Amino acid sequence: MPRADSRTAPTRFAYLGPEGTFAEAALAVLTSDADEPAHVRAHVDARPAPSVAAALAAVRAGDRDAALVPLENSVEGSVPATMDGLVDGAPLVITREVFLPVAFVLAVRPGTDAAGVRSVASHPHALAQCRARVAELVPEADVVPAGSTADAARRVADGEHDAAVCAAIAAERYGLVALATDLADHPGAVTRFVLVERPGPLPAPTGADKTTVTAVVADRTGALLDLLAEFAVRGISLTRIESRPTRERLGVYSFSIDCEGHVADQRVGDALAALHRAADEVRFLGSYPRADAQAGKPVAERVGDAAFTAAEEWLARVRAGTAGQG
Ligand SMILES: O=C(O)C(=O)C[C@]1(C(=O)O)C=C[C@@H](O)C=C1
Repeated sequence: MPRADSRTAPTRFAYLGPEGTFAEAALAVLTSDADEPAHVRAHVDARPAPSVAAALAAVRAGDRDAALVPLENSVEGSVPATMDGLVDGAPLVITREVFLPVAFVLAVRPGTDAAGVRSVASHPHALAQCRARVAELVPEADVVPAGSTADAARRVADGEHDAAVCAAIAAERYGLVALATDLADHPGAVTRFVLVERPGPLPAPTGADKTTVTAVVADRTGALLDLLAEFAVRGISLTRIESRPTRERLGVYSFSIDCEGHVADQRVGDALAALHRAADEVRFLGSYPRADAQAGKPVAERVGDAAFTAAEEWLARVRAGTAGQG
């Protein structure tokens, strides 16, 4: 998918590190895309960050052009550190998305057998995806959270833990061997990563886009229905919606929404403007090309851009006193 926007393509990237994470693999998919500008492919400067928060902070501070961070997983759901990191602090926008199939191994130092594994470390999302298999393979082991799957592998290599749930590539990178492969309880898991940049010119509409927005609504009857109605009446399909606590008080939620279309599309822009009226707080988190390049659900004629243009022209005529019908 070509990067069809007018902003300068980023070359200085941050990703959830250390080397060997799925985030690094996802970044490699994105930057090796044959459609990326040659100068990006030639000058990729990718630097690992110790956490999602640190990767986003490096972009906010201008030390990095863009961060590649996990947003959601097909088995375990959203990644809270990313969800919250995008809404706390200075505005950031998503400019690309990447879907990466994830498969895990149980990595140990050479010579360790299952009986010798007393602790298993990994990213909480990875541990959650392999819970049953890990319990079956090493039932006595303590399960310990790590900053990432590769961080866990590095800690095993350092002798801090006995096993890591990580990518095969991380096991290799840190001199470990796989005690078991295909560890996931649900094979075929996919993680969705997003590239996040400081606000600037938006990626140009491609005809197969997604828009991400968060909206905070107060605790009142029908508030969520009001938000959803703004999309439904304009024929806009949502591809994800979930609530996160605002962390201010119980009962006030932030809804994180992905919808089909680009803010430059009349119906999507109109829906976001209506959301601004309906919600207490709205944060635009980007319009960007869909990784699958699928055009999404067909748009009904009555909510197509042509219908909006015709309606605006009609209203202008009414206001000018030149027509009342059309
Ligand atoms: O730890 C990594 O390797 C990551 O890139 C993070 C992450 C996640 O946050 O979900 C990414 C994919 C896997 O689902 C497990 C961990």
